[in-house]
Amino acid sequence: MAWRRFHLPRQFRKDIMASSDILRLRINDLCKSFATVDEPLVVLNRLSLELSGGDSLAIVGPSGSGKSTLLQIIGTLDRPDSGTLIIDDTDPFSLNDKQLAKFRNSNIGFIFQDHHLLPQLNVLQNVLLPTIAFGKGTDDQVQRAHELIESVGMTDRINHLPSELSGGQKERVAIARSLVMSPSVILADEPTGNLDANTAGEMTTLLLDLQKQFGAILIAVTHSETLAASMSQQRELVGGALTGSSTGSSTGSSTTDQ
Ligand SMILES: Nc1ncnc2c1ncn2[C@@H]1O[C@H](COP(=O)(O)OP(=O)(O)OP(=O)(O)O)[C@@H](O)[C@H]1O
Repeated sequence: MAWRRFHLPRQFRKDIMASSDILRLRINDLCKSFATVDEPLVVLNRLSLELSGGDSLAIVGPSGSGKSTLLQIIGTLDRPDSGTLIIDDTDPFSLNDKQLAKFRNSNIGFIFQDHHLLPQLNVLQNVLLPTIAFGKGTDDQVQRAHELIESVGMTDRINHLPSELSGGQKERVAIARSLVMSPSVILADEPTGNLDANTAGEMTTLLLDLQKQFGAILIAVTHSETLAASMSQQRELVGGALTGSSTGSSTGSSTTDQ
């Protein structure tokens, strides 16, 4: 299915350009352990990382190394035992639960391997979901949802339910939904894991193209070497920290692991 290059409406472009000047994600000395019947299982051990708007980072590593745990913490869905996470000058873990939920909704877009589309909602309603989480979506947001759906090539399926879509089409909807709030950070957990090689390649191109236009930070956990190679940086999570150096970053951001 063809998709059209998405051009942001003027008012969104202005907002994003203004905010991308200061967009930063900083993680310092993050630690996370889980209790077990024996001693605590240390999953993240003084992990540090710094990214800027426009960066895309692939996190790879063996099964059980803590990739999803790290993504959950960056997504503010779980809390670290110690260490700091700063997104756009905000420490989300200093917020109360209601403020944190609003912060997450406004600043972080999620893409999951199994898409997490609500089965009873059509394509447009699924894309609009983040806009109605804390009230009624604005006209601008509805317009934006239509633009995004067009950009991912799903306008002719706008009234279809997820059960009527292929895996690749569901992925397109999930990408559109992740961007509808103009997030600072897009988090993707195995975004191409359930797709065939051709569709995975198309989705990777689409996601990276939109992420760059938005000036957002993209962090993807993946076992796919192809997806990892497409990102501006690749880091491996081993022994609770990110190893390896940044490669090919065009934005000059740095990583600062211990
Ligand atoms: N809520 C939890 N309670 C206890 N242990 C947990 C919990 N969540 C994760 N773990 C453990 O933490 C470790 C890291 O898990 P995580 O899911 O982050 O790894 P991963 O690198 O994403 O693995 P995979 O590539 O297989 O998805 C694993 O040993 C896992 O069993």
